[in-house]
Amino acid sequence: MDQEAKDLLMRGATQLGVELTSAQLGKFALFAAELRKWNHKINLTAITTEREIALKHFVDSLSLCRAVGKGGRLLDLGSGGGFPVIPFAILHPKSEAVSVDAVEKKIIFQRHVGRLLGLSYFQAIHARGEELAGRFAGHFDWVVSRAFSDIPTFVHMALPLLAPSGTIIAMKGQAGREEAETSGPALEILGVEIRQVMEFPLPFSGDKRSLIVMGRKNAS
Ligand SMILES: C[S@@+](CC[C@H](N)C(=O)[O-])C[C@H]1O[C@@H](n2cnc3c(N)ncnc32)[C@H](O)[C@@H]1O
Repeated sequence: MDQEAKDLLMRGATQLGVELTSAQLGKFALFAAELRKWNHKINLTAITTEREIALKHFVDSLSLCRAVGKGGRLLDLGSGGGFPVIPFAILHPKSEAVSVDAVEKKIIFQRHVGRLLGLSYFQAIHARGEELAGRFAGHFDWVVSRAFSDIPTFVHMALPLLAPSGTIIAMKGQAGREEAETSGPALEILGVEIRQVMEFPLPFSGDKRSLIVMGRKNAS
């Protein structure tokens, strides 16, 4: 990453309440370099400039920390090129971070990045989210997704994998609150409640983002 992209990432993270160490910044720079290199061969992302990667992938992913302050066992469903799970793993290197995607080449890329960055508690699994319940039933403190599916589909997939008092977070854009409201009846059937809708502008771009924070009704 060039200096401008590094500065944007540092300052963007600070605006989200995250102070990155120089070691963490170095890991983000390595991740960006591999993302750009691999993107020439396999289609991982349409976001390709260093500036865009810093803002639209890294800072955007770090906005998850507004809800997930302290780490814990985290699952990212439909993680693609590793978002938001790899930024989370860089920030919380001692937290178990599991990444799942149905497309194998994306998982091979993520495993490569995990090894390169020394993320010992990170694992990337090639599977469909629906197939994980046997292996990880009730396991995760946090099940998250970004740009994955509609809220009820995501929650339906996340529930069997969630610890009894765990939290589900859908990372959404401007229309997040409206989608959360229209999902109410479907969530009711699943026994899930919306605990909070966090809305905020992304640093620099001002683009609207929202975190839909949910959990089991009987757990709160
Ligand atoms: C639009 S991409 C978003 C990737 C990443 N979360 C991001 O924000 O950059 C959605 C990803 O979900 C994956 N996916 C779709 N359905 C899935 C399923 N049932 N189980 C696992 N992965 C799935 C796709 O392969 C794709 O990589």
